[in-house]
Amino acid sequence: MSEDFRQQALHYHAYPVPGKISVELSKPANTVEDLALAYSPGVAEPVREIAQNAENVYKYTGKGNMVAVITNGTAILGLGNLGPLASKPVMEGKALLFKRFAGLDSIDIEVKHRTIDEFVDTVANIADTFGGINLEDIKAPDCFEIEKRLIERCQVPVFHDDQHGTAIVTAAGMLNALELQGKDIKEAVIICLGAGAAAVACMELLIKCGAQREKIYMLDRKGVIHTRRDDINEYKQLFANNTDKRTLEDVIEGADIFVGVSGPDLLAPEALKLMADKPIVFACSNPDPEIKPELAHAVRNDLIMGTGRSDYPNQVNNVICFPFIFRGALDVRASEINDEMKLAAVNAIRELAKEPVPAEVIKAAGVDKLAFGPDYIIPKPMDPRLLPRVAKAVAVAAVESGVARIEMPVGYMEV
Ligand SMILES: NC(=O)C1=CN([C@@H]2O[C@H](COP(=O)(O)OP(=O)(O)OC[C@H]3O[C@@H](n4cnc5c(N)ncnc54)[C@H](OP(=O)(O)O)[C@@H]3O)[C@@H](O)[C@H]2O)C=CC1
Ligand SMILES: CC(=O)C(=O)O
Ligand SMILES: [Mg+2]
Repeated sequence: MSEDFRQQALHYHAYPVPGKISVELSKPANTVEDLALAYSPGVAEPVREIAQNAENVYKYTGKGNMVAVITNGTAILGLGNLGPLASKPVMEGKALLFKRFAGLDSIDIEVKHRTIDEFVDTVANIADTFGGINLEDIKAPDCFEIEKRLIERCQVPVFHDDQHGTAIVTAAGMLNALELQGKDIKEAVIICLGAGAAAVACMELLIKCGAQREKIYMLDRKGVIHTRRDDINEYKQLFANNTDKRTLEDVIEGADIFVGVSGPDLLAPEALKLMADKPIVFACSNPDPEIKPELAHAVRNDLIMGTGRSDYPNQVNNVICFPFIFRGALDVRASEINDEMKLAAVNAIRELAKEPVPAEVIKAAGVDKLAFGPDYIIPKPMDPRLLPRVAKAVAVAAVESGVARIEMPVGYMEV
């Protein structure tokens, strides 16, 4: 990152007021009459209504349009465990994206805790205040247990974005990239560098989309995860491969797909050269990918490449999912975000990339053209069609799979 860009980023966050989000009022509060309605005595009336019937909270408060972005700061992007406070700009960023792309109000909550129990108790005890809980940047393997326990305890949808948001976008982009490269997901040899939150969820969802578990090679800091290792947790165990291969260079030879959800600059151009013809590389680590696109394209001209960043083609980033999946889930008051809803999001995102792109999106992307192909396998986050398409597909899937608590609103997301 250049010094100039660093200064720009710091300036953006500091001015004209510190931070990226603020609270705004949705009702008038100017006159004595306004205040009598908003506060005492008028506020007592909705209080009584909600005390009589909890569902009235959706009628009289902002709960139904409010998502909490909650973290402990243990896996901030690819920067590692820098603690709750340092994670605040990222969490405010997620709140900004919820509002900008899906009109959802969102607040960031950074939790200091000693044990998993303490974190789970903290979140479970405040969950009813919100329409949904977006867990963010919590390291593996803690994230798996935390999410499972919160889903059991909370009445509102709980969704770990780094697992499922990333997996949904990766699957959507991957299915399109495979189609363009003329490859079948069932035959594809997949290398996954990283064995944490994003890695495990991405590979599980690719398997649901047709990938073969035994053709996946997952690696952590110690190398290939294989059946003779005795230092792997139960989640890595699911990907233990019965192989003598031990290093990235060993497994990448002849591979069709590389998914990087690990850290910066971990895929050397020499290793990329070893991949099969027409490879697909998703170097998703943020802010710095496993390999820079310019380095990758310098050694392969038959490649489809994605990164997590906004400033390269093919942004494989959970921003293309989380605002829209929560919009759909909240609008039918889904009790959870289940596999049917996740797969509906994959298909909606995937199919949108094949349609002609509106001029306003091309302009906002700062390019001359965008058309389904190697440099456009996935929609741009600012594509206004993502909201109606993904939210509707998700809401329909929630209703059809029986987790919606209200009927589909009449004319929902019709544009
Ligand atoms: N583009 C996107 O939308 C998203 C991208 N990401 C990116 O994915 C990365 C991981 O995030 P997340 O899964 O949440 O974090 P976790 O902490 O849960 O997992 C990190 C994983 O990366 C592995 N890893 C770290 N360094 C290396 C290395 N040098 N070689 C091999 N493996 C390594 C760790 O190995 P070990 O288990 O041995 O510690 C661990 O398995 C981050 O860079 C993040 O920015 C995450 C979510 C969304
Ligand atoms: C994009 C994101 O959520 C991450 O890199 O952690
Ligand atoms: Mg994240």
